[in-house]
Amino acid sequence: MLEVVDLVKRYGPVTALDGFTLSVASGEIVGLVGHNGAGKTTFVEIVSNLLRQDSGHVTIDGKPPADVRGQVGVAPQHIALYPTVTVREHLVLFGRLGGLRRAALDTAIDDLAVLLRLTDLMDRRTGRLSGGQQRRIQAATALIHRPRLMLLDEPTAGADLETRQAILDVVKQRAGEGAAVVYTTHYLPEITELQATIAVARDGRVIARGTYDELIEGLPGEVRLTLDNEEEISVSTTEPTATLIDLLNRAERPVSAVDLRNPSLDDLYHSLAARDAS
Ligand SMILES: Nc1ncnc2c1ncn2[C@@H]1O[C@H](COP(=O)(O)OP(=O)(O)OP(=O)(O)O)[C@@H](O)[C@H]1O
Repeated sequence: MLEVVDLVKRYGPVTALDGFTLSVASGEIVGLVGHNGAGKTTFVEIVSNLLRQDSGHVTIDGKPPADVRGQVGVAPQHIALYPTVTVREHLVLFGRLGGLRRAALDTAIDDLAVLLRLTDLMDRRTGRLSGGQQRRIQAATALIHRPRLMLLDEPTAGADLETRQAILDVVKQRAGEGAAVVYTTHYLPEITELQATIAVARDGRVIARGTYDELIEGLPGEVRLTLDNEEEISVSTTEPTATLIDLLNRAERPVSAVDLRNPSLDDLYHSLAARDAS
């Protein structure tokens, strides 16, 4: 559905994208992850036709981004709403831009207001709303016209648990209906919740692509015991339960706390860096 091949984008001496290649199928959610500055936002801006690449190709259903504007929904990383405009007016505006009219527009607004818990906010100006409420509205503006491709750049940044869950639920629902989704995040639990495949960006290119099982399963997590004298024992392991039992059996003092940490995105980045260094 989305085909991105060998994108290059330079800002003066900075190479933001350096051969960025990624394919996303209809119904697939790709969790796009990577350190700050890896090029994720630049990629999103080019695919959403806000920025032009220096070289490389982007096609959405076989067409360039400029020809499919109504079929793409974008939630930029930074809140981009009109502060003096109400929530309902935003949804009307973005719905119309996406090609919805009359009854179809009204139904889309009502449905999304319920899903993203905006019903009580509809006549409020967005500039007066909380950060989490603005996040939900921003997501709604990206989804209102049921785009075939959704580009969501850290859509839950700064959101509370309820807002995060509402956004994740509607993204999953839309992917279930066949939308292709690129979901930029720094949180591994969001990727597991979305059952997304993973693309890891580094230095302007995708350096690893696969399922959760292929990339994360098998990486070491951490088991940490705190003894009653405050001493800490920490072990990196791929077998957390067996390691925990072993440590508990061997502990020479009473244990006051146990902490099991599953593999994180940082563990993935470290393992990819070690792979490339060897
Ligand atoms: N308008 C710009 N002018 C100059 N350099 C830029 C511009 N936009 C991005 N860059 C640079 O391009 C590189 C990629 O930035 P980008 O914002 O795409 O990364 P990112 O992966 O989205 O990072 P983050 O996780 O922090 O959002 C960085 O080195 C950044 O400083």
